[in-house]
Amino acid sequence: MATDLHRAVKTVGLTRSFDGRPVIDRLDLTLRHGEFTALLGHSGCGKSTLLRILAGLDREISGTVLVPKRRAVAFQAPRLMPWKRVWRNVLLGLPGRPEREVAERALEEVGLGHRSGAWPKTLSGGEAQRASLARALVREPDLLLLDEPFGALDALTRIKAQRLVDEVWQRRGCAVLLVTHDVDEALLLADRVLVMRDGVIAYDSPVTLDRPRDPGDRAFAAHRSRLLAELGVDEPVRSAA
Ligand SMILES: Nc1ncnc2c1ncn2[C@@H]1O[C@H](COP(=O)(O)OP(=O)(O)OP(=O)(O)O)[C@@H](O)[C@H]1O
Repeated sequence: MATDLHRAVKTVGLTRSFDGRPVIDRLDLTLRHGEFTALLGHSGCGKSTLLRILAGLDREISGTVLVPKRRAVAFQAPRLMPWKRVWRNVLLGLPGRPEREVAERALEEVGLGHRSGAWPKTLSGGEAQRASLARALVREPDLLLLDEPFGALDALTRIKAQRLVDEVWQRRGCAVLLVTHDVDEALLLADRVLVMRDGVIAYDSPVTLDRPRDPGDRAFAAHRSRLLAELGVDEPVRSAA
């Protein structure tokens, strides 16, 4: 971890091009320790590319990227190895020879302790996603990168998964960067929302709503309107009845 105690991530002039076209174009970004940040933006604007760079999965960049050593990523698809039991999936890639108990503690944290010995194909979509989160948490991350982790879940499972991420974040106090297309999800969970456009962070705003948050209240609606306007999306007309 770098010397600055107040930030978990810093990029300066970060650029990533594909076929000569910059998708990320001299992007400057600082994320503070323990901050929950949501990243939005139109499809193809470079959100996943940025996340992959911060995760260390893409190094074809120019500019500066400072990130904590302890970082972990979970994707929309849980990416579990079908030939390994759940607990072995959780430990995958960890250095040393960690005990099953280490995996089980992380699985318990996400409410999946009872499925530790199961095969991935026997898990529901929500369970597989929680296993994927356990695999991230077992790394004790200072920075947790989440790329649309709830995107493929049904509405009810999604609400439960959002609550779980909220609890984990509150308990662990790690910085979280969540990529999402869902404005309400961003405003439910995050301290800060970013919108990416033309390769840079075009909008950066704190979310000044008390927790727990209620999508039905007026302050939430005001935040939603601002963010939708920033994204260039018209709000649905709400009936007064
Ligand atoms: N490996 C690659 N080779 C070529 N082009 C790529 C590659 N990865 C991403 N791109 C391009 O970079 C741009 C940004 O992609 P990225 O996946 O980061 O967008 P995104 O904002 O995450 O999109 P979505 O919201 O649809 O997931 C897109 O135009 C995409 O086609």
